[in-house]
Amino acid sequence: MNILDKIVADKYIEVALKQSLIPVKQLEASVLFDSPTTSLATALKASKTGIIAEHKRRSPSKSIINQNVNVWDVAQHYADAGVAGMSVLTDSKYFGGSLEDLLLARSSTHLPLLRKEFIIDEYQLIEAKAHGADVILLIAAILTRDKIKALSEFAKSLNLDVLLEVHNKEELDKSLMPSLDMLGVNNRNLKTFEVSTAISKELSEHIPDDFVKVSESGISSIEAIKDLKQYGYEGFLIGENFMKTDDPGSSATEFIKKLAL
Ligand SMILES: O=C(O)c1ccccc1NCC(=O)[C@H](O)[C@H](O)COP(=O)(O)O
Repeated sequence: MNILDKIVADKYIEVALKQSLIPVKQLEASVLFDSPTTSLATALKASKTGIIAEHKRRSPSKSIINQNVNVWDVAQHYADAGVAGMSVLTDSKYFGGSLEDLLLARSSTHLPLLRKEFIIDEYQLIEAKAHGADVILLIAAILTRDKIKALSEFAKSLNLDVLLEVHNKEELDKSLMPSLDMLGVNNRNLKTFEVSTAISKELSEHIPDDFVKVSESGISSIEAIKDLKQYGYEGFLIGENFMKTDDPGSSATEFIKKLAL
């Protein structure tokens, strides 16, 4: 079993348990559930930098990245830095995140917030909305086309933006549909952890123009972003490069200053 298979197998157990403990009605009673959302796709199109900065404590590929920062501060400082959106990892077992992190980020900033999760069930979309998300991630490698359709259409009915993530042409071909807002190419192979922006470049010509293109993972230089922009990318998801420092917000500020030069 590769790491992605393990994460997903655990996720099925976790979601079933949560469904038995926290009914949908309770989630729908949250004030945030009926609150308006902000589109990340629109923010990216208007943004000069296109940076989506991530809150990521640890990961299967890098182990501990940063256990010392406070998500509320990180969200404030990312917003001050001028990022277009923020991604919050909510998986606890493999990434040390939680839905509380999402809630804290929501209470700290008006930035569009992406719930970075391994979504396998509509229940997680209701959770996302109830905890302040504006955007959800769907990973093509772990979903069938029918499931992508059902989940993305349900997300749209909740006014959530949808970022669909692929890592190869096959995943892209099976996933294209009108209920997606953004097409993300993950530069990290989630099964082997190999990272290369070459895959973003390779797949760019196959992504129709109706979708905002996002390049995800392994981005740590201004040059990489300038290069990816030539291939039509308008969004750049960056986690470790900011989170590995003592002050992720300041790192994002410095990065964005250089990008603007
Ligand atoms: O980051 C991992 O090790 C990982 C392993 C298995 C599944 C997902 C994983 N990461 C999720 C992400 O896609 C990244 O957190 C995100 O794109 C930011 O990547 P980076 O800038 O390289 O931290």
